[in-house]
Amino acid sequence: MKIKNICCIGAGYVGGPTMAVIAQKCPEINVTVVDINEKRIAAWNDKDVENIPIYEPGLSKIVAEARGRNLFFSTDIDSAIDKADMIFISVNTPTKTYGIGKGMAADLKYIELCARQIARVSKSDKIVVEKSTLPVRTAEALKNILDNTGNGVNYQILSNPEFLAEGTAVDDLLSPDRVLIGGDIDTKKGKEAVQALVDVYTHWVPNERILTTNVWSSELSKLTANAFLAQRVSSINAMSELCEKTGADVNEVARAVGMDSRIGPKFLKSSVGFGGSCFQKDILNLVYIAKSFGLYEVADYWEQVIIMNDHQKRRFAANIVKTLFNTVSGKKIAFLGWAFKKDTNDTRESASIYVADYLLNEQAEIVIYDPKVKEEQIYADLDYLNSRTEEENRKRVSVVKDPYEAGKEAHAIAVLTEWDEFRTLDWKKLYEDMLKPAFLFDGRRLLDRKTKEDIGFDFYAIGS
Ligand SMILES: NC(=O)C1=CN([C@@H]2O[C@H](COP(=O)(O)OP(=O)(O)OC[C@H]3O[C@@H](n4cnc5c(N)ncnc54)[C@H](O)[C@@H]3O)[C@@H](O)[C@H]2O)C=CC1
Ligand SMILES: O=C(O)[C@H]1O[C@H](OP(=O)(O)OP(=O)(O)OC[C@H]2O[C@@H](n3ccc(=O)[nH]c3=O)[C@H](O)[C@@H]2O)[C@H](O)[C@@H](O)[C@@H]1O
Repeated sequence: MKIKNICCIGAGYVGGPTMAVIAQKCPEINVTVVDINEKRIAAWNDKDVENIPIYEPGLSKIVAEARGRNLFFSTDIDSAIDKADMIFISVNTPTKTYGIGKGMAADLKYIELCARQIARVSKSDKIVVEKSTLPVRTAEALKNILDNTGNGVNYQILSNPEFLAEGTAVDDLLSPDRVLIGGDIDTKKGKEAVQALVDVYTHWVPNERILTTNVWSSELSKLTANAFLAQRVSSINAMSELCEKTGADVNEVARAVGMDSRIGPKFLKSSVGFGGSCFQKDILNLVYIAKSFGLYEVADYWEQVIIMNDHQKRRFAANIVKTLFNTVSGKKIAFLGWAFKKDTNDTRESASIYVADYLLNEQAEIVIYDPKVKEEQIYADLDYLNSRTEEENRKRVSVVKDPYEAGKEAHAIAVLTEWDEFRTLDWKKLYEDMLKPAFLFDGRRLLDRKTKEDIGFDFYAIGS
C-alpha cells in the first residue's frame, strides 16, 4: 500500500519538525500538519520562514524547501483527516493535574479527543500512528474508540514513538539511531500497515535502523528509553555529591567510567538537574503504570530517579544560601541561563525555575540573563508555581539583555544553562563589577576553575 496523504495532528516540537523532514524526503506524499492553536499554525505559515514557532538549528531551511510544495500547515483538521490515508497523532500528553493519578499519570484527554474526531470524520480506511509518548496499552483504548463508531471504516493502529532531542532535532530526524514501529504483526492488514510506514522512512533511513515490534513493546520502549537516559543523569549527579565530600572530581569519574565500552561516554554530564518537558513526565507515568499493576518495587526503583533530581536542584540552591553566610535575604544573585539546556528556547521543567523559587523563598533578589528565553516566559514559569503573587515575582526578579548588567553589584553568579557564550564572557570584568567576596556557582561544569580562582572568585562547581 502506497501512502499518498499524511495528516499530523499537533504542530508542536515533535509534529512540526518530524513532518517537515518527512515532507522533504518524500516529495510524492502530501503532508498536512494541523492544530487547534491558530497562532501556532499562523506562525508555521509566516512568510518569513525564520518566524516559525520552534527554534531548531536547520529547521527553517527544510520548511522553506517543502512548504507549499507538499508540506502544509492548517487549522482545518476535519478536511486533513478526511483526505489522509495515514494520520499521526502528535499532541501533548502532560502529567495529569487533577483527579485520579494527579501529579503522576499522563493526561490522555487530548489523545482521546483526536481519536473521537478521527472516528467522526473518517469515511475511508486509515492507518493511525501514535507519535506522542503514551502509556503502554493506549493503542487498545484508541482502537476501542475508533472501532465502536460503526461506520465500517477499518483502522490500523501503529506506535511510532519519537526519540529526537531538542536543540538537535533536525540531525536526530535525518539520521536517527533507530526508527521504532509497533503494529499488529500477527494479521495481514496489520503487517501491511507496518510496511506502509516502513516505506515512508526508507526514503532516507537505512533498513537496518528500522525496527518493527508488537505495539506494546514499542509503546513501552519509549518510556524505557527516557527512563534510562534520565537515570544516567541522576546516577552521575548522585556521584557528584559524593565527589564533593571526598575530593574526587565528577568529570574525571565520568570519563573513567564512560571509557568502559559497556557503559559508554554519553549522558554522563553532571548538572544542576535535568529538565525538559519529558523526562520527569515520562518517569512519573512509568511509576504510575507500575503501581497500577501492583509492582511497588518497580515503581519505587524508578521514582528514585526523580527524587535524586529534585534533591540535586535543591542542594544546589541550598549551597548558595549556606555559602553566602547562611542568608541571601536582600542579596542580588545573577542567573546565567534559564532554558533547560543550551540551543533551545524551551524552559519546560528547567532546573533554573526551581533554584530561583528556592532562593526567592529565602528573600533573594534575582537578575536573569538568557540569550534565547523571553522575559514573559520567565515570569510565566515562576507564576505557574504559585509560590507568591505575580506582583512579588516582578518586584524581586528582573530579566536583562546583557550578562554584564546581570552581574553588576551581585553577591553571586550562578550558571544554570550550558550556553557556549558563557565560557567566553569577560569574567574579569564581571568580577570587578561584583560585590566582594564574589561567589561563582557553576551548575553545569562549564567553567575552568583555575582561571576563575586566579581572577579572585570564590568558585563552586557541581561535583568537585
Ligand atoms: N518535545 C520533545 O522533544 C519530544 C516530545 N515527545 C512527545 O511528543 C508529544 C508532543 O510533544 P510536543 O510536540 O513537545 O508538544 P507541544 O505541546 O509542543 O505540541 C502539541 C500540540 O498539539 C496541539 N493539540 C492538542 N490537542 C489537539 C487537538 N485535539 N487537535 C489538534 N491539535 C491539538 C496543541 O495545540 C500543541 O500545539 C508528547 O507526547 C511528548 O511526550 C517525544 C519526543 C520528543
Ligand atoms: O522524549 C523526549 O522528549 C526526549 O527527551 C530527551 O530529549 P530532551 O529532553 O530534548 O533533551 P536531553 O538532551 O535529553 O536533555 C534533557 C535534560 O538532561 C540534562 N542532561 C543531559 C545529559 C547529561 O549528561 N546531563 C544532563 O544534565 C540536560 O541538560 C537537560 O536538562 C531525550 O534525549 C530524547 O531522546 C527524547 O525524545
